[in-house]
Amino acid sequence: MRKVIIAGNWKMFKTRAETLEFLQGFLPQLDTTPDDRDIVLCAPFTDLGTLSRNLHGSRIQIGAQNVHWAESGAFTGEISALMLVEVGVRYVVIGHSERRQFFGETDETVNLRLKAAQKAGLIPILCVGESKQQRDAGETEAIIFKQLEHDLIDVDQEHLIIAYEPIWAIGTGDTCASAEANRVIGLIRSKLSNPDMTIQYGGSVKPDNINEIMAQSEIDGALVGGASLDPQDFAKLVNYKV
Ligand SMILES: O=C[C@H](O)COP(=O)(O)O
Repeated sequence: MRKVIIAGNWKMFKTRAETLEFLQGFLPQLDTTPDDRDIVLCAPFTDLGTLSRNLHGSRIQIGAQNVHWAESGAFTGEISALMLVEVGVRYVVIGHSERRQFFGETDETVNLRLKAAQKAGLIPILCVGESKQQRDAGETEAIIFKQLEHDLIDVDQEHLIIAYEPIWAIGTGDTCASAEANRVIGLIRSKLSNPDMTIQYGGSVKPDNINEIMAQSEIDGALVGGASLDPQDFAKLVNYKV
């Protein structure tokens, strides 16, 4: 049985005060959320301690948005897996397209981060996906297979989540058609040694399309940016119905 995970990726949004305000609005709405799904909030580093202190005993699990591969060292501005574990982090987003695009992330560094995260007991959420130009050129499958081939070298597929995030659908309102997302995720699954891996879809997931996305046979959850920032919207997402 594949685990369903709805994860919010707050990106570089929310101060400590805003995080507390979010929880105040969101937590009461979890009372009726079915327990067949896990909920994760991937927050900026500065919010992780606040989440940890305020979510103790809650069903929400905490995620970070990046991690360095070294255990410690002279790496100004970086954070280690152990530091994340220590503040109660369980998941970490790795290889998000924004990191690949703006911060020089490569398949090689993604692979290093994945292995370091797993070694410390974190569950990585590995993001893969194609750009608009690559899709238009008919390269979607080739690009994703290349990412998987390099990113997953010596990575434990039992403790891993993959998020398929077509870059052109991120933050654009231009959601990938759910049948197409299902097709690509099916292809991703066919390349894995663990066919029961949770594979999420990400890219303009909103309250008005979550039910259709979650009704797809290959899709095991969502990685949500914009709509995870609002407590009412995120509550609607975690309360999806199929
Ligand atoms: O990690 C989340 C994705 O980048 C999706 O962002 P979005 O829901 O704002 O399109």
